[in-house]
Amino acid sequence: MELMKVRNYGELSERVGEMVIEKVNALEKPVLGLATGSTPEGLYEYLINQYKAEKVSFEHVVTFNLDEYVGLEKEDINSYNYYMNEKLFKHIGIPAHQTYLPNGNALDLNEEAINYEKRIKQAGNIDLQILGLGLNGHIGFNEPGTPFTSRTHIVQLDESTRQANARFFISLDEVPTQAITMGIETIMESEQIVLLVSGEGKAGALKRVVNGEVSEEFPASILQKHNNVIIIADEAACKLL
Ligand SMILES: O=P(O)(O)OC[C@H]1O[C@](O)(CO)[C@@H](O)[C@@H]1O
Repeated sequence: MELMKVRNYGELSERVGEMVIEKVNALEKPVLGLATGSTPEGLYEYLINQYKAEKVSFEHVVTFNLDEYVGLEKEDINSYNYYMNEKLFKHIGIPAHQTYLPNGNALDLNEEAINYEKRIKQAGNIDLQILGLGLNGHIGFNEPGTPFTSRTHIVQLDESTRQANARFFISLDEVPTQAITMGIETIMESEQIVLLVSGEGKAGALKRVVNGEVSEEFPASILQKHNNVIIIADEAACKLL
């Protein structure tokens, strides 16, 4: 695991942005794994600016998002579908049929999970997976206790995760109780993983990722076992290292 310490959030976004563009420019059909949440927003802004400056084309890029809430319409402003369209896809000329998110409104969610796995395999697996870090160590929506052998599946969201995400909703009651997420094994099959960690609030979680015991009780600790992981973290997040 490599730790790249940067000064602040702006620098974090730029560093990961450069890595994404390098990957996109190097491969014929790059497959990116994308994340939502606050942390990757700066990365997406950076990519939009580079696209506008004609430094990169997303014409041949395929993307797979980590997760989606269960029960929200695609157009719901809190769905990850909406987030990705607004914050990235509609600005970068990527063909819509090359951007995948799990369908949290599928009639048969278990079948959707199996199909999502198939689509990733058909695309040739993920070349570069972007991850954020939950305060409880979740990656994607894989909450503490999720087996390391999990594939894409339906999860019951932790109360702490619902509370952390309530800031985007009118009230806590509106936050869905379930989500569909890539599994930990699915994530670990990515060729390369970049974990983004910003802010003092994540310092304790980052310490456990880097120095803690590898345990299903702290899902992100599994990254210690991957042979191509880069953590990009700002000074505030590195405070306890
Ligand atoms: O970047 P944030 O907003 O701190 O979120 C961290 C993680 O939590 C989630 O938002 C889910 O709760 C993930 O999508 C994200 O990776």
